Amino acid sequence: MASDIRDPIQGSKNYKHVTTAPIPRLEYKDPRAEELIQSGQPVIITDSDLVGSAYHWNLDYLCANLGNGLYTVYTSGNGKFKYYDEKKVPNVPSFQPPTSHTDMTFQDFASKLKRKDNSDWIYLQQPLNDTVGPRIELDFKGFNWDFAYRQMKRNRWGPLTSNLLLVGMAGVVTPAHYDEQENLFAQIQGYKRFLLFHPDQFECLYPYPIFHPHDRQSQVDFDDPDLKKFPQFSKLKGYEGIVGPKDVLYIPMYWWHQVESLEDHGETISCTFWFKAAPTEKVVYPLNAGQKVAIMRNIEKMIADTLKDNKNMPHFMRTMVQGRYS
Ligand SMILES: O=C(O)C(=O)[C@H]1CC[C@@H](C(=O)O)C1
Ligand SMILES: [Zn+2]
Repeated sequence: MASDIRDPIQGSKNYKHVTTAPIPRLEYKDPRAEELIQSGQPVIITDSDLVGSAYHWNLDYLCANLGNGLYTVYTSGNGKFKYYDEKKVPNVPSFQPPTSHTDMTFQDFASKLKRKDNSDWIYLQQPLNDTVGPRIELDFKGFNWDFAYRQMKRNRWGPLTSNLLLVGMAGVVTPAHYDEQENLFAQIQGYKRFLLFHPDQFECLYPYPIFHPHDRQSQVDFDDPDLKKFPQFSKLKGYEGIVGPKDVLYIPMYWWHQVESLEDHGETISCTFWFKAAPTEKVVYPLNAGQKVAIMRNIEKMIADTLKDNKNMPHFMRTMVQGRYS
């Protein structure tokens, strides 16, 4: 059988210290795919028609049909696009944003993308909204919403919050982080390598403090990990898979993920379906790893709000556990 880039045997960029197993890949028609979603496990669903009405999207088509709305385009000097929350920047006066962003028409973005003299890396990330042209609107309406809403209902997720359109240069990287929403990640063009880590790998990934602009992002640079500062990183275990056109990856809430657009396969086009968390009715013990992350976040938030000055957090947190819970 002709080998496909997405076969695990294609190998992947080996990060020293990071052990991965393949993310399960199951046919859209295979009932086990939805069973994995139901059990909160990541799965790559192949040959999906979730965004089947968008499989003809490419740069030229989007240029011709996205209309003249403005799109947020991020720029990075090193190809890494670590998300930061602008509302939290005042909490850390020394914070240096790793990327800049500007709004431009899709046409301007596409011509920047096509210009080979790009010294910068650029990444368009914009929720699809009502400024799109009529053909895109038709394509959007043609998504398999039955499948999306069936997952939402069956897994008791909260409402769909956004569909983020992602158009990235080959080689862009979204460093490891977790989100507080359920995500059906649909790949339309190009290939992306995903590294996924269970929420119980929290202690190996050292997220920034909750008041930091990089809240939810790992402090560890996978390309050059500081094992003195982050020793547990060397024990990191996770999953790896490559998504290509017609694949849909389910990223469960609180699962860490790092995303790389493969270098030699041109620009990538993706669309996410983010759903709010399921409402917690009755807490069932033992708590799962995601619930423990939620509890840690709530406690950290409460302490930060109570102490007011974030400079007091390190000493307070160390005092609370030092020599008592080691
Ligand atoms: O869908 C998510 O949860 C994300 O983190 C997206 C933000 C950038 C996207 C990428 O493919 O690089 C992934
Ligand atoms: Zn994410």
